[in-house]
Amino acid sequence: MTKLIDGKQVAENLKVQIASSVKKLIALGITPGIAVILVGDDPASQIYVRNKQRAAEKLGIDSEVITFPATVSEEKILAKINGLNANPAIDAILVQSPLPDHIDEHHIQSAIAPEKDVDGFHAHNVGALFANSEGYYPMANTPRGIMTLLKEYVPDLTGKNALVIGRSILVGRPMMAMLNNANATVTLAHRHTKNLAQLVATADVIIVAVGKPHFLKMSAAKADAVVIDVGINRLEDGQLVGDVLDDMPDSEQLLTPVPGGVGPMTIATLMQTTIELAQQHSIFE
Ligand SMILES: Nc1nc2c(c(=O)[nH]1)N[C@@H](CN(C=O)c1ccc(C(=O)N[C@@H](CCC(=O)O)C(=O)O)cc1)CN2
Repeated sequence: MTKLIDGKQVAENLKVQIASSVKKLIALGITPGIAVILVGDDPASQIYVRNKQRAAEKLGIDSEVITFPATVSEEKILAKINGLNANPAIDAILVQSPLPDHIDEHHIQSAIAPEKDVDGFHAHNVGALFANSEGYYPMANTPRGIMTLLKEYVPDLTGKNALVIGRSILVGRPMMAMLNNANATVTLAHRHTKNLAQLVATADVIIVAVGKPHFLKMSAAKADAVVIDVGINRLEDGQLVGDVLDDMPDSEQLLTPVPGGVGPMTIATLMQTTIELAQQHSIFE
């Protein structure tokens, strides 16, 4: 098998550091708190939210899950967010994506106070990321978790050719900015990209976030490529597969597995961002 990048282990190491930071905060009388809003009954979202709550509990972070039926009005969600914005016990607010079609996701994300925007989706925080601003601001947790993973395996990204496939707000766009801020030469590919095979063949690092099972074959990438698979696709037989097919046994390439790669890093990084927001609030209280 291609060498696997152990996201589970890196996430566990990160959680040990987070637990120690939480202890220090609690000793100062500060208990970090996260509120997660879940709308509707999407089974995958329910699992992810439960996993977030469990991770928070284990680390000593207070968590509150607010559930709404799929038919809820935008106004009701906005009213809840306003309440959480004003609640000093809550450091971090997250609205689980995707939302039902009648809810404007951008409208909802924009209502979260930028200093409690644990997903880093608010335009204020997106702008800071794209400007590579100094000072603290929260960033999207999946790409940030990928940056933490990459640090373990590619400590210096300077001048590396990085290819990001998929331009979602959740992954592709912030990933492009983070890699750019780390001095990689970044290409953002999407459904209209014409020369994808050529871009894949020359990339040192490839991030695949398209949501299509086995979209990319490892044999299409360089012999020493590092490939990050963000896809989580459940096949009809129940099998969970990523966006990447590992058809290169014995190669020197590196690949994140699915499950056990990017997913655990997303949750651990969410906890990391939560305690950073609590630290920020304690400084500026
Ligand atoms: N508001 C947000 N919504 C969503 C985000 C997000 O970052 N913010 N990301 C995804 C879902 N997600 C977290 O919310 C997430 C997805 C997957 C995993 C994970 O640990 N996956 C496991 C496999 C789990 C399984 O069996 O299904 C793995 O890859 O090992 C964690 C978090 C969309 N929504």
